[in-house]
Amino acid sequence: MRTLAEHRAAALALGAPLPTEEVGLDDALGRVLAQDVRTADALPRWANSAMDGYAVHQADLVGASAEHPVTLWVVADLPAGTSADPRIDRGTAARIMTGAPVPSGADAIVPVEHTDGGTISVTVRVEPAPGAHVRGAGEDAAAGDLVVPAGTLLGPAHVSACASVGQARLVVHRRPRVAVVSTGDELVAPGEPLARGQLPDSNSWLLAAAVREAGADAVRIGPVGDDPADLRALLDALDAGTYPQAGPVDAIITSGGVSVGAYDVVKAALLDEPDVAFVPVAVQPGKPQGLGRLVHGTPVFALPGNPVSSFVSFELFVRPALRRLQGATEVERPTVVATVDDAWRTPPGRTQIMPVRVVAPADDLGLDTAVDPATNPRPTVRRATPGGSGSHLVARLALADGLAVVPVDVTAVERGDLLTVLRLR
Ligand SMILES: Nc1nc2c(c(=O)[nH]1)N[C@H]1C(S)=C(S)[C@@H](COP(=O)(O)OP(=O)(O)OC[C@H]3O[C@@H](n4cnc5c(N)ncnc54)[C@H](O)[C@@H]3O)O[C@H]1N2
Ligand code: MOO
Repeated sequence: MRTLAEHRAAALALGAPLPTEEVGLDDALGRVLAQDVRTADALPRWANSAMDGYAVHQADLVGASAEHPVTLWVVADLPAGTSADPRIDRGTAARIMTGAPVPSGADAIVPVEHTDGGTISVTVRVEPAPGAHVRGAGEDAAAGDLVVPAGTLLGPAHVSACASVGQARLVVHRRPRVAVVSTGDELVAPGEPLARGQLPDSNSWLLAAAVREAGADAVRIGPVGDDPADLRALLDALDAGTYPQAGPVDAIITSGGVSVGAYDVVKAALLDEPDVAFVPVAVQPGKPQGLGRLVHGTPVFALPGNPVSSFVSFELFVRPALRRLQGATEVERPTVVATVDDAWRTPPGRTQIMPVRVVAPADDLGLDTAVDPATNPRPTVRRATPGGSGSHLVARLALADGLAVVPVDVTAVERGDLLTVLRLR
């Protein structure tokens, strides 16, 4: 049996970052940056005001107070966006709005609340500290600084950082296109009438959605039947890029037909493929796995058909590989250490992946409460369903918001244990 880590490494090794293309900022969210984005200028580009108020010489206001206010002539009015740099002599001030460049002579801003708000002259009731409310040039970044590195999965703040340095177009990796093929004679389309023994195909929907959530495009095919020759022809066409509904694809995911049954169609179809191996992996669920490349080089992930097994296999083996195809530096889900408020037995010799739900988030303590390192707040989790890790529990899988990892040498999880949880949302 392969260890979980060995199979994860083999799956990850199938994906090299895809070629790049250029996109505008509107299309950048969720893409992976393929260039370093630097700022040509210092940010902010010039010293500017953090407050609506008055730009002053701080020395003019030493000792100013409500009892001893100081009056200055107002010699300019500076809205945000102005290019003016008026001379502010001693004894004078400029009215200034938030974001407007601070005139060269001034060295502090007095917020309007501490004045009479005058426009000819202004009476000031406080002594500002030197530099008060002045945002210095280069406080955010110096000219030439790296703002967003290559390999970053772009979120809203990254897009905004690129916009703020004037980078309107970005070089990103191409979005992977992934074929999802579900197999099994017993499967029918959702909503179709069911004869005894039949069930709706849910895995192709599960996996296509998971592919899309992972930042790739999915082409959902199936369900296809248990004839190995038919499936082989389909996979060959996908690999050659000639399957009409799909065109060229960067990876293929199949579900079902990989264990030791008499009709295990994926295994039968790919048995003579030199670069595809069917191996048991020491993980529960998700033990039977097929993995490799077809003759034209397309990576294929042959996942077990049990719905929870398919989902767990996608998370453990496929998602990181798709992230790598996208060029991401960080390919893993975020994890958190959680306290277990539950107890269950686990199979010896296999890492168990248990769908869990958070029953008490760590931030129940309150976002406005200081973290006490002594109590070390952690989320609390239970099994998503008392049925636990049963790999057929397709409806209850939807209750899970995390996958807890029970190490290979553990045979029972007890209340109060700490487990690493892959966070699904
Ligand atoms: N004798 C043994 N039997 C099994 C073993 C074993 O080691 N020895 N392993 C078990 C494990 S573990 C798993 S996991 C499954 C994997 O089997 P397959 O990948 O061959 O999956 P199927 O037999 O095709 O299907 C299993 C199960 O899942 C349902 N299914 C399949 N596809 C879908 C779909 N698209 N949507 C919804 N449900 C689906 C299918 O109807 C079966 O109930 O093998 C065990 N057996
Ligand atoms: O490994 Mo199977 O995936 O236990 O259900």
